[in-house]
Amino acid sequence: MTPETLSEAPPADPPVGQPAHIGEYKVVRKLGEGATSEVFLCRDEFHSRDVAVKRVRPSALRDPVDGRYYSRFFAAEASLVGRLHHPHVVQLYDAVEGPDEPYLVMEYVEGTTLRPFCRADQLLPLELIVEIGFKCAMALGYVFRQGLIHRDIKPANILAVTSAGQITDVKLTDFGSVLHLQADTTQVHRVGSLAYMSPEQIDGAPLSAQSDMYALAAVLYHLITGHPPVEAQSQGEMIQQVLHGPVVAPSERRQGVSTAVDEVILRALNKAPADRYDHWDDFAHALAGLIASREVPRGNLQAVLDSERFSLLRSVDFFRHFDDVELWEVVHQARWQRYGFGHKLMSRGERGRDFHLIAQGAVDVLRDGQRVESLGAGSTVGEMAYLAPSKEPRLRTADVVVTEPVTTISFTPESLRRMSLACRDRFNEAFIAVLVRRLHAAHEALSHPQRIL
Ligand SMILES: Nc1ncnc2c1ncn2[C@@H]1O[C@H](COP(=O)(O)OP(=O)(O)OP(=O)(O)O)[C@@H](O)[C@H]1O
Repeated sequence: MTPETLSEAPPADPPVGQPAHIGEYKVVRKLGEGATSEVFLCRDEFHSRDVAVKRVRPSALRDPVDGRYYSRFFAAEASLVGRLHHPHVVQLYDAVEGPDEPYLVMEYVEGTTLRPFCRADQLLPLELIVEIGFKCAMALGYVFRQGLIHRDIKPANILAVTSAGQITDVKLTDFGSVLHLQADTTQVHRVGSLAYMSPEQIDGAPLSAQSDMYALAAVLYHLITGHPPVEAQSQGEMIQQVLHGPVVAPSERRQGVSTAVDEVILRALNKAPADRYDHWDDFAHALAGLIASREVPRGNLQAVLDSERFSLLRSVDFFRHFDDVELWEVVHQARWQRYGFGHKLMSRGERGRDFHLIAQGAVDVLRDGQRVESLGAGSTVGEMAYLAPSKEPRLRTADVVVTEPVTTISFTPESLRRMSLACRDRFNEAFIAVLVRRLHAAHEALSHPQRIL
């Protein structure tokens, strides 16, 4: 991370060569540059948000040899504007094709790329790398389901969101080399970076989900060990290495890496696509499994990792109909808490507006000291605050006491309102299912009173 990318104060006058505006966007400062383009932090006054604007250098477009490729890269990315909505994919807001300086407007990610963390002296903790792998695998699974292959997964194309110097999230970017599986009849060869490129991509053979999978595994390998999986002195030798060379197990290059980690990474790095994971979900779950089974040390990251939260929610019936993107929204919006045996989650007569979902463990619902219900994983408590909202916090009508250590996720009516409409629809559907079950149980209890004894 360069100090420049994290500096808050905008300069008084734009530095020489830095534009004051790009289109309608006011330039705050330059964020970085690639081979063909410059990226600026800009202000989108209309939407009151910061954006990153990537402007292709006119000289690149005029390049007599590669200029038409650069135009194609821009067009490829522009074709995705508004198409990809995933928390771990940088969102493309707009593409403006001016006569000489086309630019892309995208979500601004405060942080850095993963490139600095490939250096042997700046390696990240293992659990964070596996967590990054999990998020990227889920995101690339989403991209693949949209009929796309990224084709240029490399550390420089994964942005790390940082907060107080710590990586808190990751987002895939730079879809300039994207392949549309349904539409592209010809493939532009030689796109991608050799160190991370799959053998079939180097060979010009047909690509599949397994090609990006190889590239992601190569990135993870680099992050774990400080070396790409294959290295060579010349481009020709590099190609031979990618196609036929052996890969040293990560555990031989970094202390503390278990053979279980080796297995997952090396499987995704197999030369033949058929020997890698069959589906993105399989790769993602193998990575999450390393954390769940404590195959990677927890180090300093004591908090529950997002991948664990995601996997936990996936196992809860309440979220059965939520797709991955909606589930990530829940991971990020909910307040996660753990309580031990005997903790009073709610007290009768107390005022409260939030509702809880039991993700793990069990609670008893008590009225006048009498247990009226035992609730386990997937149950909701206090949801009337959301279903029948009022300005005043509601009075709780029962006590809720923990009987088996619980993980709860809770929401306020406001946090639910901040979610996308699609996500709120899913909540409403899930609540209807809960209410129907409760009505049915109440009906049964009324018709057969002895059953509740
Ligand atoms: N959405 C964004 N938010 C914040 N910073 C960004 C964003 N996109 C790019 N950057 C910064 O701008 C730099 C240049 O990005 P760009 O995608 O042009 O470069 P690259 O991938 O390194 O190069 P190339 O275009 O040669 O592949 C990045 O390294 C990153 O620091």
